[in-house]
Amino acid sequence: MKGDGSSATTTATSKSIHQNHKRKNLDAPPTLFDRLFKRSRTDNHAAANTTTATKSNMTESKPKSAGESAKAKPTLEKSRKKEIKSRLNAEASREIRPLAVGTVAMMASALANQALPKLLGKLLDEKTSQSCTSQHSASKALAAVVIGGGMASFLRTTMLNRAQDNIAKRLRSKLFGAVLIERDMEWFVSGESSGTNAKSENDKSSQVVKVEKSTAFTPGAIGTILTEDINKASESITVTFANVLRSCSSCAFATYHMLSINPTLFGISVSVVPVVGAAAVILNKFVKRATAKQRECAERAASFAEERICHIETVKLANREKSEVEEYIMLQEECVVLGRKVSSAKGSFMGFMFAATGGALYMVFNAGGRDIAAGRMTSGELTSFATYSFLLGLGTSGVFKALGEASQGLVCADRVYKLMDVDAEHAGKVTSDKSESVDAEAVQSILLDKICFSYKSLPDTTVLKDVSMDLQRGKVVALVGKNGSGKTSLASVIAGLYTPQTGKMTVLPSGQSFHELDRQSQTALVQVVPQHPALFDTSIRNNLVYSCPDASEASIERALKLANCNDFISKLEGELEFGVGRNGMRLSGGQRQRLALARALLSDPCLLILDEPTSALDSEGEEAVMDAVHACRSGDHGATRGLLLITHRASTLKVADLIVVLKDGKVVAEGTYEELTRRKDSELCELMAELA
Ligand SMILES: Nc1ncnc2c1ncn2[C@@H]1O[C@H](COP(=O)(O)OP(=O)(O)OP(=O)(O)O)[C@@H](O)[C@H]1O
Repeated sequence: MKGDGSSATTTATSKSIHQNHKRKNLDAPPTLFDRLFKRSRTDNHAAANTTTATKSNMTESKPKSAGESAKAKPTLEKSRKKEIKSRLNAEASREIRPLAVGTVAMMASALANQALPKLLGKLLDEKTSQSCTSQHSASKALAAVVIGGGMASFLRTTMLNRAQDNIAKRLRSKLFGAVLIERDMEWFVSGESSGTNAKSENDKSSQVVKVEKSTAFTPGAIGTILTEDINKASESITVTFANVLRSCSSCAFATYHMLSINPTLFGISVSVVPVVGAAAVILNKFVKRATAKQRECAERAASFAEERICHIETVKLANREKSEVEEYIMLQEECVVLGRKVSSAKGSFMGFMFAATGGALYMVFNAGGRDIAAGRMTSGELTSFATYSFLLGLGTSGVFKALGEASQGLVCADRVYKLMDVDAEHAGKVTSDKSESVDAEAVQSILLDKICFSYKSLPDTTVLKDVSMDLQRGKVVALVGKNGSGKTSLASVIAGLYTPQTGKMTVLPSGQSFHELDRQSQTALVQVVPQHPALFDTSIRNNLVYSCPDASEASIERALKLANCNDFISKLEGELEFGVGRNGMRLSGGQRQRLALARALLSDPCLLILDEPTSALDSEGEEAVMDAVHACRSGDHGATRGLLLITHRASTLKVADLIVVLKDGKVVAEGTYEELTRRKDSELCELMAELA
C-alpha cells in the first residue's frame, strides 16, 4: 500500500492544518482563520444585537427564512437596510486602498470620456477651417486623452475587481465558517437548514403526495448564497458603487458642457428626462419584485434537482426518473414565465428609452441645424453637443441601472447576513470558545449520570430519560432497544454532537465535564462509527486519515488490520489510493463500514461507539467487530479502550460485559447476557423475540 505524490501532498496539507489547529490551542499568534472567525463572531454578536432590535421593529413576529423573505417581500425594512449598509461599508473599508485607486482611476477615465466630444468637435472645426498648426494641437490633446483614458480604464477595472474578489473571498470564508463551525447539529437536521414542508397537497393523478418545499437554507440555497448572492453583494459596494459615481459625474460634466455650448438646446434635450425617469422608477419596482420571484423559483428548481441527484438510487428503484424530469420541467416553465415578465419589463423600458432618446436627438438636430444656418453655432459644436447629450442619456440610464443593482445587492447581502448570523437557539459552542482540554490517554472512564435529552425541534419529547452508564476502558457495553428507543441519540450525546439538557457526563479520574471540553479533546476521547458512515469522494487514504490527519504509516496499518480492511483493500486498484467515489459508492456497504471502523480506530479513542456495526457486515466483516472487541479489551498497543456496541445480534450481545436495554429513552434493564436471559419474560428476551 503505497502513497503517490498527490495523496502525500494532501496528507501533508491536512497535517499542516491539524498542526496549525494544535498550535492555536497553545496560544500561538492568531492565524488567518482566527482573525476571520473571531472577527466574524464579533460581527455576528454585534449583528445579532442589531438584528434583535431590527426584528422588534418588524411587523412579522416570526423571523423569516431567506427564501421566504425573498418570496414575500423583495424590499427591505429601513432599519435592516441601514444595518446591512453599515456592515457592507465595514467590509469595503478593509479594501480602502484598491477602492480609492480604482475610484480615482474611474473618475479620470470619466473625465477622458467627457473631454473626447469637445476635442473631436475641435478637431472637426480645425479641419474645416484648414488650419494646419492648430490641427496638430487637437490631435496631440486627443492622443494624450486616449492613452490616459485607456490607462485609467485598466487601473479602474483591475483595482475594483480586486477589491470585489477580496470582499467576496472574506464573506465566503466567514459564511462557510458560520455554517460549518458556529451552528449546532440541530440546525442541519431541522427544517431551518434542510427546508421544511410548507404545505402538502394530494396529487390524485399520480397518487403521490406532493410537498411544496420551502427553500429556507437547503444545501442548494446555501450554495446559491455562497456564490451568486455574495457576488452581487460584493459587486454592489465596489463596481456598482463606482458605476453610480461615474454615471453621476458623467451627467454633471455633460450637463455643464451642454449648457456652456447652447443652453436653449440643453432645455430641449432634457425635456424627456422626467418622463424617462418616471418610467424607470415604476419599471424598476416591478422588475425587482419579478426578479425576486424568479430567483425563488430558480432556487426551488436547483434544490429539487440536487435532492434527486443525491438520492438517485431511490429515484431509480422507484422508477420515478421520467416523472421527476417532468416535474423539473414544470418548475423550469414556471421560472421561464417569471423570466418572461422580467424580460418584457426590461425590453419595454429599453424600447421606451430608445424612442425617447431618438425623439430628443431629432429635436436637438432640428433646432441645432437652424442655429448653424443662422451662424449661432458651428457644426463642430453641434457634434459635441449631440455627443454630450448621448453621454447624458448614457449617464442617466447608468445611474438608474446602478441604483437598481445596488438595491439588489442589498437584498442579496440581507440573505448573506441572515445565513451568517447564528441565532442563539442554534449557536453551537465553537471549539475555541471552550478552552478546557484533557489528556485523553489518562482518562479511564466516561460516566453518564441521569442524562436527559430532547431535540430542540421537539422540546416536549424527552428522547433520553435519566440515562446513567459507566463506560470504562477495556469494557464492552452493548446497547439494545427497539427502533426509536433513543440508541443513536444517546451515541450522539456521548460523542458531543448534542448537549443534554440535564444530567452530567464526567471524564474520570480528572472529573471534568465532557461537554465543557474543547472539540479536539472530545473527539480524542470518543469516536463513532455511525449506522451509515459517510465517505468523501477521494482516496481510501484520505478518508481514513480524515479525523486524524497526522497519523503515522504504522498507526494507519494497525487501524486497517484491526478493522480487517487489508484483504479488500489489497484487491483494489491503487490500494490505499483507490478513489471511493461519491458517498463511497465504489465500495460495498460492508467495506464502507470497515473503512469507517478503521477511521475511528486510527484516532485511538478512549471510547469507541459502533452503531449497528453488524448491519452491513458479512460474516467475515463481523470478525472485524470481534477484533475491535478484542482490541478494546486487551489493548492493541498497551492501552485498552471502551466499546459501546449498538446492536441486536445475539452473537455480539454474548461477548459484551454489560447489556443495557433502552425503552422509550429509559434504561429498563442492565446486566450480562446470562443475567438478562435467565427469565423467559425478561426485557431482553421480549425484545429479541420482537426483533427476530
Ligand atoms: N434530529 C432529530 N430531531 C428530532 N427528533 C429526532 C431526531 N433524531 C431522532 N429523533 C427522534 O428521537 C427518537 C429516538 O431516535 P433514535 O434515532 O435515537 O432511535 P434509535 O433507537 O437509534 O432508532 P433505530 O434503532 O431505528 O436507529 C425517535 O423518536 C426519533 O424520532
